[in-house]
Amino acid sequence: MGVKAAAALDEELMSTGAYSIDQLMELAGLAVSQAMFALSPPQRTPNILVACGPGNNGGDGLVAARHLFHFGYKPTMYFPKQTKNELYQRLRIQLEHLKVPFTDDFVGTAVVSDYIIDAIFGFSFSGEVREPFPAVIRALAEGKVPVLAVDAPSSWNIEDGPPKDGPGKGYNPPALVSMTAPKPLIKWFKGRHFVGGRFVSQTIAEKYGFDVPPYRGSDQIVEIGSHGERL
Ligand SMILES: NC(=O)C1=CN([C@@H]2O[C@H](COP(=O)(O)OP(=O)(O)OC[C@H]3O[C@@H](n4cnc5c(N)ncnc54)[C@H](O)[C@@H]3O)[C@@H](O)[C@H]2O)[C@H](O)CC1
Ligand SMILES: [K+]
Repeated sequence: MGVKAAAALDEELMSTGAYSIDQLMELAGLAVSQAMFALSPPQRTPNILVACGPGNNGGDGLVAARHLFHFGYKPTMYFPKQTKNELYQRLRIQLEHLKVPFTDDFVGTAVVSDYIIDAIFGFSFSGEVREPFPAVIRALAEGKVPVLAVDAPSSWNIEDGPPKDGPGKGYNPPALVSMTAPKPLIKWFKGRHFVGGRFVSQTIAEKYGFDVPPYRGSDQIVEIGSHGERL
């Protein structure tokens, strides 16, 4: 599903589909937290650094962090571009009530973390990475800590994949959770791949040309192959 289709699908879910953005983001963030749990439980990797960008991808990260806390992880937030939007304020306050720390030092916190969640940019990323994110993307590309990327490895072009130069050069995270349906960039992805966003009807999926993922039981995620194939 390309950028235009992904944006149109979101619009449709929130207009004729009668969903609010809060609902979609809650389910998206829950899926991210379940993918993290499937990769590594809190007993093994308690310290999770959640990097959140200014848009809805970042919102998925804020929601995921709250669920991770309740699962027994110790999340730390990096959320340098906080919008005044009421939804983001509420998500931030919910984390503050749980005493989840916020840091300005991404690089320093990354080296003492067990896992990083990359919720910086999703399907609306375009162009060159702007401040303050180049150093963060560079640290993701060069760091040794495993990364779970939300919907896209941040700095990748949604259609054309990894950047050939700039801070994201060489960034290919070991895990990705695609939201609703994988984007074209998965052609270049090599790691473990989950799909989440369990709110799409058969009718909508058919309209946008993908299959509803084969979710099992109460799972909000299903693991698929790196390039979207069924395992
Ligand atoms: N249907 C679903 O599956 C849902 C997915 N969700 C998530 O929402 C994102 C898409 O969110 P959107 O707000 O459209 O955009 P992004 O978060 O990707 O980014 C926009 C944000 O980033 C800034 N920006 C863009 N390019 C750059 C750049 N080069 N440098 C710096 N900053 C940049 C831009 O200004 C905006 O502020 C999707 O991927 C899913 O993760 C929803 O949560 C629910 C439904
Ligand atoms: K991302």
